[in-house]
Amino acid sequence: MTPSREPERRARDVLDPVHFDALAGGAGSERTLTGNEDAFVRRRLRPRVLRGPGTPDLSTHLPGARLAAPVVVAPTAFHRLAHRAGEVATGEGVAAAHGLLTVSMMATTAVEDIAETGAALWFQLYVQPDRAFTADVVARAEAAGCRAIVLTVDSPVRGRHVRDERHRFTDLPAGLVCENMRGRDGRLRDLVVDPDLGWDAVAWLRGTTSLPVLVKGVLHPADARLAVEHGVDGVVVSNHGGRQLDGALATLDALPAVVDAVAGRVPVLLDGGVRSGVDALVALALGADAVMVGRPVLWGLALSGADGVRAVLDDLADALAHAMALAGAHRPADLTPDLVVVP
Ligand SMILES: Cc1cc2nc3c(=O)[nH]c(=O)nc-3n(C[C@H](O)[C@H](O)[C@H](O)COP(=O)(O)O)c2cc1C
Ligand SMILES: CC(C)CC(=O)C(=O)O
Repeated sequence: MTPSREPERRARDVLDPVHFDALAGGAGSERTLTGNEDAFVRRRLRPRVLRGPGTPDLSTHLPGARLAAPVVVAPTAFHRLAHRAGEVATGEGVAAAHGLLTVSMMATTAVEDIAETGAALWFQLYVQPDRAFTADVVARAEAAGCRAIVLTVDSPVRGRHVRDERHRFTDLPAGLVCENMRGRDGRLRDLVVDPDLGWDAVAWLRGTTSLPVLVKGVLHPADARLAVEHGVDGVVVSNHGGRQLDGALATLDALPAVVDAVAGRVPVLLDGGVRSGVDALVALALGADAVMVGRPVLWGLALSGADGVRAVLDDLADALAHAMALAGAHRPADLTPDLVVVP
């Protein structure tokens, strides 16, 4: 097991095996899940020398947020499966690390309560066929202080999570509910992933909120181009951590074509398989403006609550700064594709 798998192994030891699998698992044969990490392992760095890199400056500007490092917490559902304090602990850890947390629409804590932690927030949205309800959710997120909406576009249907099927895991344990799915009437809605969703959803969302809108789950450069044409404020290259289309390209392999298509018009983020500072450096060098991390944050949360989340984010930023210095880069903008090779 590589060192980067160690937090996952330790989280497995402390979690109910069914809940661990619900968080760790991917779709189908999990080839995309493992492919995301493998794509980083295949890359090698070709550092520059004698550039006087100085102390790295990782500061990064993203829609609605100025960050000390180009690392964002990806939206992941169900944090109370990982730790009893759930998303509140995550928010506290993110706030302590001066990071940015993307709250999942399927969080097990209300967005208003997560906002109380003082963490900078984005809000992830699945547009529901009930547009009035969806607009209410967006309004709640905006009122709670979220600084952007991250529209997930890779889920016209749900991925088949084989580990959940094996465990017959279909419902959250008693007492855990997705509080952001509660309407004004107090009634909880089930999530609908909408197979009819099209690009008009972006225009609709734009008409509902003044917040920046990013789309998450783009792999094809033609979709990246369409996203920019539809006025989005950012594109997240993602295959949902290998939980949707099994067999989808590793995000790192998809990144360069998306970066070319976007051509600097809006920020491009990448998630999937980022496990170390070197991984983050590779993604930035291949054109990402920031990376998102999903499971590593869940493992930090499972092991040590808010402190664990903070440690994951601080360690990643420190390791990225260290790797940048060794590669001869002062700022993320100094990281260019020529630094990365597949030997
Ligand atoms: C347990 C779990 C729950 C997730 N829930 C959501 C979600 O609610 N909305 C969403 O857009 N993506 C969700 N994702 C995908 C993540 O946002 C992200 O794309 C992925 O985890 C990144 O890969 P990584 O875990 O390898 O870092 C989830 C991923 C996991 C592992
Ligand atoms: C409830 C799910 C749709 C949340 C999700 O996106 C996931 O588990 O990957």
